[in-house]
Amino acid sequence: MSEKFTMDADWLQYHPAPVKPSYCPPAGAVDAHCHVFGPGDQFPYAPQRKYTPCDASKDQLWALREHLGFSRNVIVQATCHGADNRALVDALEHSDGRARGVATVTEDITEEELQALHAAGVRGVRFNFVKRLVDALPFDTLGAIADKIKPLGWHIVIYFESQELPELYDFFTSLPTTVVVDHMGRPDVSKPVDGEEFNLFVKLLTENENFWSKVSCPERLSQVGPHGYDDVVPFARRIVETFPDRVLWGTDWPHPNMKSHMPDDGELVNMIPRIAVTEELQRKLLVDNPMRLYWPEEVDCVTA
Ligand SMILES: O=C(O)/C=C(\CC(=O)C(=O)O)C(=O)O
Repeated sequence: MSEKFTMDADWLQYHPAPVKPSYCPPAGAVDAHCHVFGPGDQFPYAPQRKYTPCDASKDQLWALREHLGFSRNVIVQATCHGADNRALVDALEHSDGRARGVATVTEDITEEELQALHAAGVRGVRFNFVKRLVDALPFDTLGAIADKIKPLGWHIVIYFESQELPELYDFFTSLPTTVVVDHMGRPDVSKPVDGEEFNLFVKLLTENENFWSKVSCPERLSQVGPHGYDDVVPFARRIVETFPDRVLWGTDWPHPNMKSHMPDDGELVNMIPRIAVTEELQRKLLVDNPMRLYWPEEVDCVTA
């Protein structure tokens, strides 16, 4: 019999009816950070999870993609599914090639299992250091995983809170692949955008050209709230304008663990022209960069 799951009592469900964005993304735009959850009776949540979400299926994700005017998704394995990537793989295999994935794997994963994930559309692994979400693995174990996935041409997605960056910095820069940072390293946006804390994050990207950043999740970072998330805009703009070829954008649907409010995904899309202020920056952020990382075989090869 399939297991029944009840979402956490304080769980906020994703927005039931986001506005149609007034900002129209360029053709081929990619939502490069989103998740699928379950459905739990089909793809059970992991026993070691730190939260039980509401189900958020691939079909609901595809419907949102169309509503927002996007073409493709990058689905990131969330901790509630642990290293069981079945819900992710199922979504990728039913995406008509319009979704790629970032998985969570353990050190004992075999070459055959990695190849199967690759065939489904996985192109990276996620290392999560956020203490409320996971008991992080030792650096040696993560290093061994990095060495295993590198030959596949995969990258590593890292998720951490800004106050942890000083102690994680040397490990991060030792990673042998492209590294993508979730949500700008979660800056404390009450601190100055050119202050010591965010400057360390900018230094990480400046001195390590293999590092990329997602300029996502204003709803998690903002302290002023949903009427524009104004306090996050200067941080995202600084990253987009300093590293225009190494930034990605995503909705973070279905917005796990939001406690203060649930963002309207349409309004998140409407923020894009405030953080990428020219059409060229928008095209790089939404199309060129994610295509280069996740669908390189579809990027035109221009030879001199
Ligand atoms: O959706 C996100 O990126 C952020 C999350 C959830 C998450 O990453 C996870 O469960 O793996 C968070 O901050 O709670």
